[in-house]
Amino acid sequence: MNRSACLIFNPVAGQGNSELELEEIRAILQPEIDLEIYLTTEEVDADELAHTAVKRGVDAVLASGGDGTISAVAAALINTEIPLGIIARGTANAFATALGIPDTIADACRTILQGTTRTVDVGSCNGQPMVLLAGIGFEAETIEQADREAKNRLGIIAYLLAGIRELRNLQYFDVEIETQDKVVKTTAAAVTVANAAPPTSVLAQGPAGIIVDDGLLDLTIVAPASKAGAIAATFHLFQTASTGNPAERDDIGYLRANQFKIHTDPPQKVVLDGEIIGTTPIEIQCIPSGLRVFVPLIEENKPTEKLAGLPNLTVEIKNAPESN
Ligand SMILES: Nc1ncnc2c1ncn2[C@@H]1O[C@H](COP(=O)(O)OP(=O)(O)OP(=O)(O)O)[C@@H](O)[C@H]1O
Repeated sequence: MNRSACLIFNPVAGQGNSELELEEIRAILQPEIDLEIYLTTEEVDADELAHTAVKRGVDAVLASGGDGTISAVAAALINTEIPLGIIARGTANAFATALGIPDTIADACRTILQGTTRTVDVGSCNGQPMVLLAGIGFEAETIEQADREAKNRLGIIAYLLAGIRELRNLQYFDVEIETQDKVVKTTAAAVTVANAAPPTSVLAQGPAGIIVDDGLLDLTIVAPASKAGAIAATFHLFQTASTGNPAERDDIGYLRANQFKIHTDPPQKVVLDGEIIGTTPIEIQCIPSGLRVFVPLIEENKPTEKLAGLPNLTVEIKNAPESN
């Protein structure tokens, strides 16, 4: 008997032709999976469809859309043991990138067909599910400024442009961060708490690598003294993400804990998994191993050597073992 799954598909996500994209998904999955397909509408969102699927009892739920759709479906699956399949078709595809899930439709479908799953942490922010991260300050303002129309026209550049616009009027705030064993007070322009974050979520990149199944959350504080400092700090965080070395600048701090209580003065907007949810204060807890996700079978092996292409290259193998 075939496996069965419920596919929740947002027909207006991303910049592609959604009819063709749905056709492609069907062509790959339907021969092997009994697929029930539900399209999100303006009235019936991914959250409602996913909760209905969980109540009905399904073997797996597949989410196809932008991060909004995928986070909403993931949230409904927390602590259910029902695995989540991700077919990312959005602008940023932060969730797929953070978990190393391919972002082409064909490879994402193959990942689901292979059937390997991994358990990852999730979070809870003021009682709402958090899959990726919560941003206070700069990040929230940037999301608010990257509107739908601009995202359609420009894709991920819309976020970068909004970020650059935001840098012009950098706002500072006093922040108090409480963990189980300490209280940290400082002045900041951005505070980000991440459960998982792709390298493009620059403001989350204080520590070198955010581990999605360690039972802990990573908090990054960015406190540049000037606009030039903000650009330098952002660039440094970008490097942190790409080199795997933790941030070293004085205007960047980071700490790891299983829960945070954060107060700011004045209150700041909070963005949770890409949506503005209100203002500070916030309380965030990690929910260890709260979500099961289909992931690629083999971790990508990074090559340890690359010589091909060098000019006048010769390679001599020394001390070859003698054959008897
Ligand atoms: N059929 C529909 N018509 C109009 N809006 C819809 C429909 N289905 C879902 N939506 C809206 O789409 C939004 C979620 O979009 P999603 O995050 O999946 O894609 P996206 O915005 O293209 O992705 P990204 O955030 O990466 O840009 C929700 O606000 C939801 O209300």
